[in-house]
Formats: sequence, C-alpha cells, structure tokens
Amino acid sequence: MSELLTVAQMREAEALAMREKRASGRELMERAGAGVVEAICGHWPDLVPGAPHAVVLCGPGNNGGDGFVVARLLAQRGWQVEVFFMGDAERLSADARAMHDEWSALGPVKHIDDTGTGERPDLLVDAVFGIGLSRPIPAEVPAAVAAVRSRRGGGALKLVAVDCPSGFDVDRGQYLAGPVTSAEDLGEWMTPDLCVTFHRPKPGHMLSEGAGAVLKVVDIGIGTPFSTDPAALVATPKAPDALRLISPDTQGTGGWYNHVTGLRAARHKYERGHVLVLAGGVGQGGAARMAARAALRVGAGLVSIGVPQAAIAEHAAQLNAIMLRVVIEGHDLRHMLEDERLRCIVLGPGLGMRRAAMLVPAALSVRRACVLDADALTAFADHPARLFEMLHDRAILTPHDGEFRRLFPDITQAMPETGRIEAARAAAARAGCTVLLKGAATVIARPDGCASIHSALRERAVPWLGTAGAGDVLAGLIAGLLATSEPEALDVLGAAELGTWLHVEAARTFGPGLIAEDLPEMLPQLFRRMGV
Ligand SMILES: NC(=O)C1=CN([C@@H]2O[C@H](COP(=O)(O)OP(=O)(O)OC[C@H]3O[C@@H](n4cnc5c(N)ncnc54)[C@H](O)[C@@H]3O)[C@@H](O)[C@H]2O)[C@@H](O)CC1
Ligand SMILES: [K+]
Repeated sequence: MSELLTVAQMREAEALAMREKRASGRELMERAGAGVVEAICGHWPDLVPGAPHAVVLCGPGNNGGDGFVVARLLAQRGWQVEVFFMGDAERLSADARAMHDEWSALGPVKHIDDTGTGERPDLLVDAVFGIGLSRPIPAEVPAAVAAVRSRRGGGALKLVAVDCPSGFDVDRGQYLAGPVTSAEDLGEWMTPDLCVTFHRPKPGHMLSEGAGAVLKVVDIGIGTPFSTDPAALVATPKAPDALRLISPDTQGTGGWYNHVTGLRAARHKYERGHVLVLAGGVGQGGAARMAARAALRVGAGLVSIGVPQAAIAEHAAQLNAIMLRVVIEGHDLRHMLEDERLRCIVLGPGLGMRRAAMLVPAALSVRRACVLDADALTAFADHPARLFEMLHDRAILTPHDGEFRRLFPDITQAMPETGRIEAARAAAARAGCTVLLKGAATVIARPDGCASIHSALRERAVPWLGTAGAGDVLAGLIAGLLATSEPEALDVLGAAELGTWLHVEAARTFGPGLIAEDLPEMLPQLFRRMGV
C-alpha cells in the first residue's frame, strides 16, 4: 500500500463507500471493531488461550463506537471486559449508539473517572478519540489511562489504540499539548504498544512512533479509488497537495529502477549521465568522495570531483573510477558547465563555507540538476533569501533539522503547530525548489505542495544510519539518479524518493556496524535483490 490518506481524504473514502452502498456506517464500525480484535489476537497470541482481562475506554464519537464493538467481541471470546465511557449516550451518533446498546446488554458502562479500582488488566483499549480529534484532549483521558496502569496485581498491561492514540493529531504526527498536559507527557502516557488503523495509514502514523510501537492497518472493505500500480504513478503527474508514502510498492522493484533510469536501454557512459561533486580544501575530501562513490554506484556513467589545486594529490591517492577536475573559482565551474553532458552537481559535503558561497551561485546560474547539502546550506544561514533567489526547480536542498532551522527559522518555530509535512511544504514553496527534510521520518516536498514521506520507523528503523557521512551518501545517491534519468521519467521529487528509499534499504541490508562507506557498497546486492 503506497497511499497515505489524510483525515479529510479518509472521511471522503468512507463517505464514498457508503454512497456507493459498499457498506453502511454501522457495517464499517462492526468491521473496524472486528479488525481491532483480530489484530490484538494476532499480535498477542499468548493472551488468547487464557481468560484475559480487558479495560475499554470509549469516547463520545465513532471511535467510541468502535470501542463498544471491541468490548462485545472480546467478551464473546470469553474475555473479562470492563467498559468506561466519556460522554453522553444520548448524544452518540446512531451507529455508535447502536453499538453502545449492544454492549449494554452484556455488561455495564461505567464513567471514565472511575477506572481506578480493580485488578490491572492484560489489555487497555483506547477508543476515546480517533481521527475526529479537533482540540487537545481533556485531562480525564490520560488520567484514566494512568489510573488503569497503576492498578495492582493482574496482567502486564498492553495498550492498544483504536485508529490512533487519543490526543494524537494523525495528520501532523504529534500529540496536541493541552493547557495542563505537554505533548511529551501525553506521548509518554498514551503511546500504545499496538495501534490498529483502518483502510490506509494516515500521515501521522508514518511520521512518529508516538502513534504506536507497532502499527497494523486493517481492511474494512472501503475499496480503493487509488492506483497502486508503480507505472501509473510515474505516468500521471503527481497532483499538487498529493501526499505519498515511499514504500517498496513504488520504490522497491527492479522494474521501477530500470524504468526511471532507462538502464536496460543500451547506453554509453555519457548517456548515463555525468555527476560533478565539488569538494573543499586539503583534508576535507572524505565527504565529497563518499557522495561521489554513491552517485557512481547508483547509476551515473561518470563522476568527477572538482577540487582546488592543492587537494589533487590527496584525492588522487584515494580514487580510481572517479575522475578529478580542478575547480578553483566560480569562473572554472561556469566553464565546465558549458559541457551539457554534465548533468548534475553536488555542493555541500566537505565544501567549506567560503568555497560554498563562491561556487553555489555559479552552479545555480545554469538550470542544471543540483543537490545542495551541508555547507552549501549553512553558507547562506545569514542571508537565506540570497540562496532562494538563485534556486530553480531542478535543485534540491537536503537539510537535517539543524540546517533546516538555519535556513527557515520561522517555519521551524511554527513546526510544533504545523508539523513536519507542512513545514517542508512551506520551505519548498519559499525556496522554489524541492526540499528534503531528513530524519527517521523524512519528508520531501515540492514547491507546488506535492509531498512524500519516507518512514524508517518500527520494523524499518535503522538507528545505525545515524553515522558520520551518511548524509553525504544520500546527496550522492540523489545526484546519481538525477544524472542518469530523464526528467520526464524521474523528476527531482522522484529521485529524492528513490534515493531515500535506497539509502535506508542499503543500511538495512548491512545492519549494525555500518559506516557511511559501506552504504554505496550495498547497492549491487540490493539491486540484485530488487531484480534490476
Ligand atoms: N463511518 C465512519 O465514519 C467510521 C468511523 N470509524 C471510527 O470513527 C472515528 C472517527 O469518528 P468521529 O468522527 O466521531 O471522531 P472521534 O470518535 O475521534 O471523536 C470525535 C468526537 O469528539 C469530539 N472531540 C474531538 N476532539 C475533542 C477533544 N479534544 N475533547 C473533547 N471532545 C472532542 C468531537 O466533537 C466529536 O464529537 C475513527 O477514528 C474510527 O475509529 C470506524 O468505525 C470506521 C467507520
Ligand atoms: K483512539
């Protein structure tokens, strides 16, 4: 599944399913509850044979309705179930009211403030708020969770969230701080062991493990109005405002790689593209060499490193397939760029501030694919507008959080409210080029608002990728892909998506102990696995 749905899109998909009579609201609710129960039993099979004890917290909306279904289905499986409700049964939607009443025939509905007594359960189900969250949650909710957690005896409580944890903004991927509770505290109390969402993941699920240590997406028969065919995704221009999840479905096939890079067509080295990585002074060349090697491994036909005269000997001692060119001033670079076969330039890794300030304007003076990272970003921290004036739509900025803050201080300041996706979109719109905001969840945005999330969380977590030089390799991967692909087959956003996916897969393939030099060396093995 490669599509993410925002809350608004999910509501649309549900409404469409109901309009087309694929399911009634009540059937969807029943399936949602059944999906949660199945996910619980699948995830904790050891619980099933005993006579487990569950506490279900139900809220005032349809998320609460799902909770009543979960309570009933667990009770029917022989579980001991307690239900606590926050709200007024008279004001429940018709569907949720029906589920409330069905449960009431089986057991009592107690008030959410009364969760403190009894034995600690095996399972606590959070069905208080789902995607309908519109403001910070009342303090009763984390208080109820805390009260159940602090019960004595009984089971080793597991927390399950229905659709999303209560208080978690599933579009933005963060807890909403309230007047008395901080987002951090909420995260600590409400982050579930398992989150079960419906139909499609929402952006927040893929942005933060605060949504759940484990995520399961269950089908509730809404059907899909979306294409998951990689070829269709390439052919149709991505709509502004579209949000995609970078997943193996779209990125992980050799067919995709061959399609976008044209590798299968007989090509000579110049046709496969020439990348120029600009390097800094003596002793600073490692970062540029790693970027260069990544560009070469990922598919560029030729890669050169542009160095000041004094650094030639250092690089020459370490390079074979990669070529060396002397680039001293902006003038030298402009002269080199007259060769149109030179299709992509990388500036930043180990470049040094002075050289960056001199060479970035020259590199951006022609409309050539350009990856700007590290020093090429920091060199403009005092005057970001100067950089933005020069940028164009074949350029990409690849900042980590610190570099992002330096270039976009106001957007960073607003991030606790806007979230990372909107922050990346605002940055791309201001910069006039694609922006890749690095992190365990990477967000890539185009100036028109089209954005992608790459989620290296949970089973795809690669904490060992946080190692010196990993970012330089990412810049090189994106550059290599941009050089070797035709813009019609792979735009800058597409190259950044594929580069980010390959970067994480290379790290996953290697495993712990990884150093940045290992990343490009994993590509041949990865490509074989992908069937390139
Ligand atoms: N047909 C559907 O719409 C389906 C919905 N499903 C469930 O329904 C959920 C969405 O239902 P709702 O739209 O009713 O939304 P929620 O159940 O998330 O809660 C919304 C209710 O709480 C109120 N509210 C929101 N934030 C609050 C806050 N901080 N403090 C106090 N009250 C607050 C809202 O005004 C509304 O009454 C999904 O998350 C999913 O669990 C599933 O049953 C599948 C089908
Ligand atoms: K919930």
